[in-house]
Amino acid sequence: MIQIFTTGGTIEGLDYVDGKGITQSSVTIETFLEKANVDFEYAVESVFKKDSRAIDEKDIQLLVQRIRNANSTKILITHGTFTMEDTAKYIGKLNLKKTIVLVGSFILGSSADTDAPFNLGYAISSLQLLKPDVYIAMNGQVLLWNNVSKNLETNKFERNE
Ligand SMILES: NC(=O)C[C@H](N)C(=O)O
Repeated sequence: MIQIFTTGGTIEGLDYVDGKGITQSSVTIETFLEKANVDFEYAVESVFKKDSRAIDEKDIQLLVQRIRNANSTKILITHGTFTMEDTAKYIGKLNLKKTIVLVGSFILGSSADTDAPFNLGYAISSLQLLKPDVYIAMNGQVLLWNNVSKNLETNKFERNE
């Protein structure tokens, strides 16, 4: 069984508009999975719904608690890209002995040309094959929590070396 924890970000169609805060959208991770007609067991639970720049220590602790309490050893976390790397590092250091993959999108999940379905499919496939640890699956790559950086110029996650 794959446990999916959602936390907000562009992948859920949340857009941050300067001065106006977060705009809401009707896009959900469930919608993407239903559209893809997937045939594996999963459960989706929203932990919080934030632009990742607004995630604080309390939010992360809540997320960690949910991961610890989950029966599943395969965890997918959907997350905004701005601070995905920080959350991956925080969780990675805890050595939770589960396979945990973080994924997001660069283009709004509610937009027709979004990268969300591709990224989700890639991340879920990786999650099923990877050994326990914490990873970021973005740009068609799997990156380990302690060897990943986001390149703000290319909008890609990359290995540090
Ligand atoms: N691409 C993104 O997900 C950026 C986003 N606004 C965030 O929550 O980090």
